[in-house]
Amino acid sequence: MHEADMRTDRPGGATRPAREGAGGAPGSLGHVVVIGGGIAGLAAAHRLLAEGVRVTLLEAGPRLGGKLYAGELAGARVDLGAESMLARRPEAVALAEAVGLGDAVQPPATATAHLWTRGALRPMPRGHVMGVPGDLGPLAASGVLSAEGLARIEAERTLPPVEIGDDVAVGEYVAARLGHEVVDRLVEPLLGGVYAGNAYRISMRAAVPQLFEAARTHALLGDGVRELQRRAQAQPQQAGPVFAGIAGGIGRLPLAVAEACRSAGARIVTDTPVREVTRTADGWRVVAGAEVVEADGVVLATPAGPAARLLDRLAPTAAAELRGVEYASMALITMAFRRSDLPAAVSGGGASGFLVPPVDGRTIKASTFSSNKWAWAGSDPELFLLRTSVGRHADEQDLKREDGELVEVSLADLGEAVGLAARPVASTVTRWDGGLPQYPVGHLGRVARIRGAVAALPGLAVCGALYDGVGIPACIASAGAAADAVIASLGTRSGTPGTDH
Ligand SMILES: Cc1c2[nH]c(c1CCC(=O)O)Cc1[nH]c(c(CCC(=O)O)c1C)Cc1[nH]c(c(CCC(=O)O)c1C)Cc1[nH]c(c(C)c1CCC(=O)O)C2
Repeated sequence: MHEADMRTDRPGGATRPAREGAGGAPGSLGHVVVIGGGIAGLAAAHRLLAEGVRVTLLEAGPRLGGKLYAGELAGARVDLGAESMLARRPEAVALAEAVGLGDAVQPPATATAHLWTRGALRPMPRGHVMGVPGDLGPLAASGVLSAEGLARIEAERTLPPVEIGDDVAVGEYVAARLGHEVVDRLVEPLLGGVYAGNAYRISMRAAVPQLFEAARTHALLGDGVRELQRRAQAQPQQAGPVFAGIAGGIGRLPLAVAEACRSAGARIVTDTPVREVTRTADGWRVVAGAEVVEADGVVLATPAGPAARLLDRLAPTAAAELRGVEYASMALITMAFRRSDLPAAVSGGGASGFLVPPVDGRTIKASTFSSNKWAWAGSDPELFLLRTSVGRHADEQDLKREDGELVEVSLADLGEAVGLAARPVASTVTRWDGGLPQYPVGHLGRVARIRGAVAALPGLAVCGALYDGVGIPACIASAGAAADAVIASLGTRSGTPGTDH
């Protein structure tokens, strides 16, 4: 173990001993540097500490939390980044509970999403898998598709089956089977509401694996979707809502995880970009400005760009693959209104928000009515918070606009969509440049090659949104796996204390 690292006390407090974990005495397994202070890096640190590993976390920027960012507008708390997390997977809710936010976890007050398309706000039809319909009844009733679009879906029966191959773009395959309209008006906006990406590029296998499987095993895609729906219905009702929020903002989660990590003895520093990671005779050296930290392991929890730079010499194959990962940029325009100024279509409480098919040529791609969607954001009887989003992968022209202009185009679109005519009492624009990694066709192969190259470096592991899913639970799961891989390598090193349990 290295004692030569530059451990310093937490600001304003005495060093507390690391929590006694499954690994035995605090730090007995060794010392690991986590690079990146987004939710993945923080979750990795949390897991390492629980196992008795000593942790230093280095974040390049001034703020912890990455895409999870709690802010304030007109005196109200509001999320300026991710504002929801999947609750059907256990990882995010479990982490929130572990760091003392269990009581703050709450389901959406309304989850009734809409589509603004073909000149009207229409409720999202039920009975689809990521926009691919099994049942045409609700889709027809929603008015989202034209009569021709509906007829084209039914015409799949007349098409010969096609081989799906190793992977295919969701939009390409669905359009070939069911026509372009269902892709452009349903699949595209829904995928945009997850990846801010383009349906004609996104990998079906990586982004909608259940649909890929259904398509692979059925001559007709429609039959595959209906089979998926039958199976879902036959399963015992999964308890609880699909999504969850946190009172005060999802942005509280990374800050609470950081606090828990500090309490367990972690050293967490911001404004400290890592320049270099090198192997030493018996471990790792991490160089960040004046900081030189010796460690027994490293978890790399950064986006692809910084990860590629740090892996250039260590794992050139991984670095080259990482350089190929593309990101979508977007801006979130968050606005506070006087509730009484708003039309019932907004303040009536019935809608969580809406998505906008890019094919309709509007500027905004989505709007979330935060004060409807979350009880915690809707408790003020006078104030109403909502946001719009602008920009998606390879469609970033509108992001060149100034903040004030983004507010104006948002208001113009909201005026047409829901008859909103009020001016906001406050607004803020949050730019997420390179915010969301894209999962194009071949993504799974790329990730496998990165992981393969990294696996040749015991003690080093990677995690984050670019690998196994862009959602919060997926990031936490990848962090857990990275932490476990590093812990396993610490346990197998000869002469390492802590291998005897
Ligand atoms: C990363 C992510 C997002 N959204 C989601 C994830 C992954 C979560 C996970 O797997 O853990 C989850 C999501 N969001 C949406 C779906 C589809 C749901 C369905 O099948 O009906 C799913 C599965 C629609 C949506 N997604 C969104 C809406 C509009 C707001 C609303 O009505 O709630 C809908 C219907 C909003 C959204 N959500 C997201 C973006 C980029 C946007 C647009 C901009 C913004 O407002 O932030 C990101």
